[in-house]
Amino acid sequence: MRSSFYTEDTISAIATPPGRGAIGVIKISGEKSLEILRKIFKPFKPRLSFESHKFYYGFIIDPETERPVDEVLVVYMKAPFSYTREDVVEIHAHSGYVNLRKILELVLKEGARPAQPGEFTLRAFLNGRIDLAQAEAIEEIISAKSERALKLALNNLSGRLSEKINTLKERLLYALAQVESAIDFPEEDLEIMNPQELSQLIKREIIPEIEKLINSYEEGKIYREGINLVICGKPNVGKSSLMNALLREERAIVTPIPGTTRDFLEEEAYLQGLPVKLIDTAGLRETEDPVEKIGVERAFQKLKEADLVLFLVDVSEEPTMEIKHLYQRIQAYPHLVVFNKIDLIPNYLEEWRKTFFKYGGELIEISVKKELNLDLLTQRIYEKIVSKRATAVSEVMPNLRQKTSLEKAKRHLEDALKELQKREPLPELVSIELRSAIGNLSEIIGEITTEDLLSEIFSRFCIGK
Ligand SMILES: Nc1nc2c(c(=O)[nH]1)N(C=O)[C@@H](CNc1ccc(C(=O)N[C@@H](CCC(=O)O)C(=O)O)cc1)CN2
Ligand SMILES: Nc1nc2c(ncn2[C@@H]2O[C@H](COP(=O)(O)OP(=O)(O)OP(=O)(O)O)[C@@H](O)[C@H]2O)c(=O)[nH]1
Ligand SMILES: [Mg+2]
Repeated sequence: MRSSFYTEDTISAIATPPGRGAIGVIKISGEKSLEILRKIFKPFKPRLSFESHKFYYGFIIDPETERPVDEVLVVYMKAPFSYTREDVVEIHAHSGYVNLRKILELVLKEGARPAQPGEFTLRAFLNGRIDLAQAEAIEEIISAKSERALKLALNNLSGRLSEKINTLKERLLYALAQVESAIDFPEEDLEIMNPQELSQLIKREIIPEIEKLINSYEEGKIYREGINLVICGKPNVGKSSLMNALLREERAIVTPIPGTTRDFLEEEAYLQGLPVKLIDTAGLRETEDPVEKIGVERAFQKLKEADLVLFLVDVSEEPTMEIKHLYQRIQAYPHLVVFNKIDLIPNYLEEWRKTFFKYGGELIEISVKKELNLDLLTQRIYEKIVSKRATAVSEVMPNLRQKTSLEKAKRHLEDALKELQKREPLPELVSIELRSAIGNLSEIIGEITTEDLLSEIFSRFCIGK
């Protein structure tokens, strides 16, 4: 790969997070790693050489003053058998920002330069130890918000996604070779490029595989990023109570006074391992109060961001036209109707049921106060979110960047198909589309990249990764 990224110099960074901890790690990568180590490390048992992948105990010494700085363990990993494929040294020191900073300064003084965010992983990529999809998986492991997201990221790191992409690419390259020989030897045209066969290959085998990957993006996304769950309804129906119950924390103010919540509240929670942003909103009603009015507007605004809306009603009260009208607005969004306060005298329950059965909304009956059916509610939320997205059961899931490339590849293949299905397909046109599709697949694993793209991807990493 051509790149003007400079990998000749030796880089270093503190690899552990700031804050209190037991130990802290300083990473060094590049040709000068061992030379720097020799200058600032005094092994407990004097020695002349360091074996690769072995821990050595000793002291970091300031070479100028010869004073000990810290008691440490160090490890040297000889190129190419290291994270970056370069010579790597790690200093495992006592934690503490001031201490680590001081050791890093010594390392820099001896000839390393500070590493950029993600630069160690960038080198692992540039030196060919991992491909781009695997590099992205490393960042996804660090930011995983759920067990499932972690598992998917580990699958990608192990190269499962890359393998699929490579298989697709190889098949397209085979198809391309046929098409291009038809261009080179036009007199043998149909013998070499059989348009029907090629169409079948693209239509039956390649496009469906690509579609499966595209579809699995959605499921991956909910585990990676979580979903927005908006709780809405008339004032006093128990929205804030439900928010607190789902959070298992008295976060929102709850009172018997309608109009208690004036502005929306957002909190992160996990429902059955699914990362969820819970949003409690102001009770929806016509109001003259200028503050409450803004709160109501914001609540309507939040509905637009919702992956799922919980429309709460208080079934101890009589159904009104106003609520029915309100529900008609909510129906535009993916939602669940939640009957709350079923612990109270059920005078109106039947009437409520009839009303909502007529609208065909999905119903669930709960009591936040008596903790009735709350697990069932969580279950239904989960099913609604996951079953809606999980169109393909797949163990590899592309991220947004990768999905975008897959979509482009699919479009080019569809254009190739259109040409192939003509009476006299032009191999030149088919070839252009196949080449573009192959290019899109190559982008995913980073065989084709731009510096901007790499900078964009690796700047999301933390320093020291
Ligand atoms: N102390 C420490 N822990 C760490 C890391 C690290 O850099 N340092 N890692 C950093 O993210 C992760 C582990 N990832 C790694 C991946 C590859 C290699 C590596 O040295 N690969 C060599 C094989 C080594 C051998 O011969 O045994 C290779 O692929 O050639 C090291 C760490 C998590 N834990
Ligand atoms: N009996 C009974 N009371 C409930 C239940 N859920 C909530 N409440 C009560 O209903 C009242 C209103 O609850 P909130 O959670 O503040 O209602 P809200 O929808 O957030 O109200 P606003 O913020 O004003 O829109 C409080 O007195 C709660 O204790 C329930 O399941 N049963
Ligand atoms: Mg409230």
